Amino acid sequence: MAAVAPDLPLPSQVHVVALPMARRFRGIDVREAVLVDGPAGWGEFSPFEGYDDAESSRWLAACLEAAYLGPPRPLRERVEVNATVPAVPAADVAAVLARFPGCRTAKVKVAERGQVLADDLDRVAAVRDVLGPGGRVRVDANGGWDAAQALDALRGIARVLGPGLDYAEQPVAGLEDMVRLRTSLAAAGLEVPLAADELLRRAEDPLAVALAGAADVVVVKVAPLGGVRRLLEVAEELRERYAVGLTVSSALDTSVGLSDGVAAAAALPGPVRAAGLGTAALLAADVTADPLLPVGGHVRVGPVVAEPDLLARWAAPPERQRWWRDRLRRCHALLG
Ligand SMILES: O=C(O)CCC(=O)C1=CC=C[C@@H](O)[C@@H]1C(=O)O
Ligand SMILES: [Mg+2]
Repeated sequence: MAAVAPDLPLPSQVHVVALPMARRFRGIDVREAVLVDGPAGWGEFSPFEGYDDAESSRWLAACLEAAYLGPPRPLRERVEVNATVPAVPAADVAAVLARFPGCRTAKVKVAERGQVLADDLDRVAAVRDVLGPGGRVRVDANGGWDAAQALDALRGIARVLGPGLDYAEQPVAGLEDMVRLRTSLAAAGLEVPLAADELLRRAEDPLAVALAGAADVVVVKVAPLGGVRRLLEVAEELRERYAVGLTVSSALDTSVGLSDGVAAAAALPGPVRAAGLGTAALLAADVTADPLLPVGGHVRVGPVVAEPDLLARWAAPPERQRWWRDRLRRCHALLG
C-alpha cells in the first residue's frame, strides 16, 4: 500500500525529461523520466516501457512518497556503491570503471543477446584486472540463460574470478529454475551465491522468492516496491525471517530517483552491501548540476533538487510529454 495518497500532481509540478546516456545500457540510449516537484522534495516516475499500468503504479507511489513525505531518518552519511559495467567489449572496461572512482565491487552485465560466453568471460577478466586484488565482481544475466547455459557460464566465470565472485544476479528467469540451479551448483561443488532481481521486481509478493529458497541475496529497488518505506519493511522481513543478504539497487534513475535508493540504503539497520546506486555515472546529462556520482566508492546521502534550467534543457519532445502525462494519470487512478 502507498505510504501517501496525494491528488494527481498539477501539470505545473510535472516535468518530463529525456536524458542522453553516456553508455548504452539495457538497450537504452536515452533515459526518459518524469520529475515531480512536491512539498517535501522531488520525486521521480520512470517505469521502463514494458511495464503495465498496474506495475507502474507502484513506481508512482514511490515518486509521490518522495515528493509529499520525504525520506526517513538516515543512519549513515554515505552509502557504498558498486560500479555498473554494461555489456561492453573488454577493451572498453577500463574506461567504464574510470567513471566509478574508488568502487571495490563491480556489477557486470552478461548474457547480452547477440553475444557469446567468450565475450562475458573476456569482460569479466578485464574487470578483475582493473579492480586488482580484493576487488569483488557480481555478474547480472537478467535471466538471459537457460539452466544448462547458466551452469556452464557460471563454471567459467567462477574459474576467472575465484573468490572474487560476489554473486550471480538472476542467471535464469524463473523461480523453479533458480531453485534448481542452486542445487546443481552445489552438486557441482561451485560456491556461487545467487541473487534475485526480476523475480522480485515484478512479483506480487516480494517474499515469495525467499520463501522458495531461490536466492542467497535479494536485490531491492525503491520504485518497483512502491517506495522507501515499503522497501524497508520488505528488507526487514527478508533479513529477519529468511536470513537472505540484501543489495539496494536502482532503475537507471536520474539523480533524483537515485537519492531515494540512497535514502533507503542509509536507513537500513545492519550491514549494507555495496549498492547499485552509482548509475548516474552512466548518464551523459542529469537534472541537477551536482549529480549523485560515486566519490571514493560512495555516494552522499541527502536530497537532490532538480534544477529548472536543466529540466528545460532536457525537456522531452511534446509527444513524449503527452505520453508520460497520460501514463501518470492512468497510474494515479490505480492508486488506492
Ligand atoms: O545494480 C546496478 O548496479 C545498477 C542498476 C541495474 O543494473 C539495473 C538497472 C535498471 C534495470 C535493470 O535491467 C538493471 C538490473 O538488472 O539490475
Ligand atoms: Mg539485475
